[in-house]
Amino acid sequence: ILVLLLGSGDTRGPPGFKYGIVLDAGSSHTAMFVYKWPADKENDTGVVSEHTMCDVEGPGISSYSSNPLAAGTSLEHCLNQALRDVPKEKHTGTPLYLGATAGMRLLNIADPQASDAVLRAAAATLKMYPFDFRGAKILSGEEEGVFGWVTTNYLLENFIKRGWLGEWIQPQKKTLGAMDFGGASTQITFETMDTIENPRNEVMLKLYGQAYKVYTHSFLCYGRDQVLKRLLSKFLQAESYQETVSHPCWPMGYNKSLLMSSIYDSPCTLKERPSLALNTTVTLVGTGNGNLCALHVSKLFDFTNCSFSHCSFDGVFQPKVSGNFIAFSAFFYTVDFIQTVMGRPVHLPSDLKDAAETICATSWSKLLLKAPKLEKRLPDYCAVSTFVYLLTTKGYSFNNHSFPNIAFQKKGKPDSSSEDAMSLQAQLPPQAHLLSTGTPSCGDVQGLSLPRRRHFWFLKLKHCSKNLGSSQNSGWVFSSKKLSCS
Ligand SMILES: Nc1ccn([C@@H]2O[C@H](COP(=O)(O)OP(=O)(O)O)[C@@H](O)[C@H]2O)c(=O)n1
Ligand SMILES: [Ca+2]
Repeated sequence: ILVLLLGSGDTRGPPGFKYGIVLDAGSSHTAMFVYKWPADKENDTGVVSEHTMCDVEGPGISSYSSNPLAAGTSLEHCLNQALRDVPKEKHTGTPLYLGATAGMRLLNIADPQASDAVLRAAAATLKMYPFDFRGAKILSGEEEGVFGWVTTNYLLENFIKRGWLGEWIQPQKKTLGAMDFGGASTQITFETMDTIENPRNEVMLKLYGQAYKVYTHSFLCYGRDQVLKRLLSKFLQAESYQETVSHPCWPMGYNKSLLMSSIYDSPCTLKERPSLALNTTVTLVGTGNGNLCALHVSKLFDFTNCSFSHCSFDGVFQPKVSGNFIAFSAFFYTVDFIQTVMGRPVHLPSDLKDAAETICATSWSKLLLKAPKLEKRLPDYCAVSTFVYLLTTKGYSFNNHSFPNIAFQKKGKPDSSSEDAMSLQAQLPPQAHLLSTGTPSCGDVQGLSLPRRRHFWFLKLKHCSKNLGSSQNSGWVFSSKKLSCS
């Protein structure tokens, strides 16, 4: 996701290794990645030889709105690890970034001052370290979508690869679409030849001299956690905010009491927020009714209004999906649950639908027997599987023909159980490369990324810095419209 703009000065470091640190501040959690690659003083090419990562303890930084300083403190454990992972003499020359996604986009809507305070606190912590701090920023949904797409294709060497003689070649391969299902938003991004009727969904990319027309959209409030909140809110509304309410997506035998405020603390549920006191509790009773669950889940989408020739949902233009796709994050977690816990293959949309119905009809005690370790998320697989089914079929319009082109893959673990994922994994380069186009021309991108890591990458844009607009003073390149130079 994270794009790193290095000025020419950065490429002239002493020979040896170079390092970079990236913090992915997601809605549900923050992860830190430390990258290492040999710095070649000649042309700055080399193979990434090592990286480490660290999971920040506790929730995502957006959860610290009432105690922003703690957001900063939460990062210290991982940053202390980074002090050990990067040799001391390299500390000052090691760029450090923090990129926040939809959790912070939501907080920025709900309470911009709190969101600023959280970002400031995070930045203040990062600045206490000797690294070269380059900024802490909230990525836009489009940036998040496009960076996920570029990373996916970069890892698969779809843009450029090393030939036998060490030369860079353009493989002329088709690119892979990317679908990310996070905690607070979901993104779909793919290359298309069709007209993109809404310019907001069009991103022209020029990578390694090749132009790509990419469709992208990020649906805020359609991440897994926000979807679950919106569903709760729908059930409460359906039963006029009584003290006890049935939850058709939760399994029979599962009940839970929740504080109303935990449902209505988000802009995603603001519309249904009751005027009564939010510090009361409501008890939800699982009824395991798959049909009713699906009816409510489908009401989370607006499939009717569309001012374009075709929409996915909520009036958002989308061309016909084309080519192969990779679906990660909660797409993977959901399908992986269906395959490994429920023991069902997912090849066609009907497999997903049947699996969702089976999960919804399975009682809480039976589910617990199947997967005792997954207790925390177990009650929600019925709703989430149903959601993924509706999103991919009715929303994105995958059908029997195109659905099998989706590989559900967790980038981060090579020992995936999915066959498709395995074959995809096998295509990943054994090690990622620090790419160089030799003599980059305007708009060419030099990048560094790592396989088996979730969309994290550095991009180095040479000769373009002057043209890339407003945010470059922070060291970031965020050009959501056109990433090219004129
Ligand atoms: N093993 C896991 C890990 C996360 N998740 C959930 O998957 C969703 C997306 O996770 P993520 O790490 O991509 O989310 P962000 O923090 O990036 O928004 C969240 O709701 C997580 O709670 C899951 O279902 N199973
Ligand atoms: Ca994420």
